[in-house]
Amino acid sequence: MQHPALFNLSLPVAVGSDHAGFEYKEEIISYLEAKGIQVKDFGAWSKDSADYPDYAHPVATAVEREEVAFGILVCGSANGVAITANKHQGVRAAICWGEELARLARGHNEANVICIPARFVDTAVAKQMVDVFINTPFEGGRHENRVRKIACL
Ligand SMILES: O=C(CO)[C@H](O)[C@H](O)[C@H](O)COP(=O)(O)O
Repeated sequence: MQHPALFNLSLPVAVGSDHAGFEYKEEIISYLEAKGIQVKDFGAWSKDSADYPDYAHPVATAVEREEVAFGILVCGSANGVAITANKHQGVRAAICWGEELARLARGHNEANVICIPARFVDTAVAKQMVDVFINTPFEGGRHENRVRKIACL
């Protein structure tokens, strides 16, 4: 099984949140666009109370269909968006709350969606984690078979 080392950033990055993650999502979008990275925003569109599956499913579908480079999901704890996204075939959504976790999610788990808990990390950490997620290649090797087995139901 051949894996590309890094994400194909000629594709857009899919981004979604619920109300709890809305402000973080907006900040992450500005951050990525300032770097020249194209973003596809799947909502939410305001801080009004919203249901995270309504945004996590479309982001995960775009990842599943390989229409986007990878996904970024933000909610209060990150649990809801991660649980939802991981229902999708081929999606490996990882909850990250620090740079090292973002590095491990890519290097060991070949995660293709990063789930950020807005109520537990500040925006600076969120943006650093996104940078690490983008710039860390999957290590392959001993992790190759483990990642392959995830899909073997
Ligand atoms: O993961 C979540 C739910 O499992 C998220 O943290 C939601 O953002 C959170 O539940 C929203 O809570 P609220 O009290 O409705 O703002």
